[in-house]
Amino acid sequence: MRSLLEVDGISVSFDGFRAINNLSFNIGEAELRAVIGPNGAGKTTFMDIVTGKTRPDEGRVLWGEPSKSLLKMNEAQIARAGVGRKFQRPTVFEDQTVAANLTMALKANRNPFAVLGWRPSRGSAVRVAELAAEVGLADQLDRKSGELSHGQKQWLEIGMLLAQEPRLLLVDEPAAGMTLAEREQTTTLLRRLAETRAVVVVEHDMDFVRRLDCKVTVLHQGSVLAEGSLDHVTRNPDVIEVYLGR
Ligand SMILES: Nc1ncnc2c1ncn2[C@@H]1O[C@H](COP(=O)(O)OP(=O)(O)OP(=O)(O)O)[C@@H](O)[C@H]1O
Repeated sequence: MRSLLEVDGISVSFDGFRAINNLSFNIGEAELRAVIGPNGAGKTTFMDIVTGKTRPDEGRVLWGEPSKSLLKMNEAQIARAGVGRKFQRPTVFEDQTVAANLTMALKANRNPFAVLGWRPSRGSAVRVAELAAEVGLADQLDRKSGELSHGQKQWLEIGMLLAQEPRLLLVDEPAAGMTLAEREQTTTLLRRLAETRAVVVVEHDMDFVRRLDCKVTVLHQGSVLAEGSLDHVTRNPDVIEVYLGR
């Protein structure tokens, strides 16, 4: 499988503390990957590096084919290149409808000059309906986002990210605060999204990770401790000691 993102030997220190330590990570163009690890393992810092928020002291971060260095781009350029990030807390406009939130996300996808003259068109209404359907909100288009359940807000935000047509989606702890039914729908959604793009899910909830049914990367002290199927990594004595056995 061709790699979409190739992270090679990155390290970063904060005040002399090595938060990321010679970390390497590859993901293919249509692949779902779970990233797990104890608190402070470097999961957030890893995503910060991929999105350009934090610069590594060493290493390479290569993107696409022919590959380009993400380290030469700023956060906005990386987002435009196709890296979308979903933070743990949903950040939707609560007093706007689901349709209005998705329409705004489509608008944000235009370049600054196109936005000047941009008006919602029939084409954009069709796209908004498609995005809503993709994240299971087809029957919620006219509802105020503030009235949605926590899980539905998370799906709406994923829909807003999809408006930007990302090739890689980074999703931070989606299961937190969701009901069991919402979690099940979210694993189905993430698995479907990963059929046509790369999706990295950082998650602590092991039942959720099991349902994702994908390759798992275990981080510890800023490095990859183990990688493989969930069964493979959960049998690894080092993983049991630093993460599961506590
Ligand atoms: N800006 C910063 N300045 C100083 N230390 C930092 C900074 N960012 C992260 N760290 C440290 O780097 C380490 C890795 O943090 P990070 O947030 O990436 O871990 P994590 O795996 O995401 O943890 P959690 O599961 O708790 O979210 C931690 O020890 C953290 O305190």
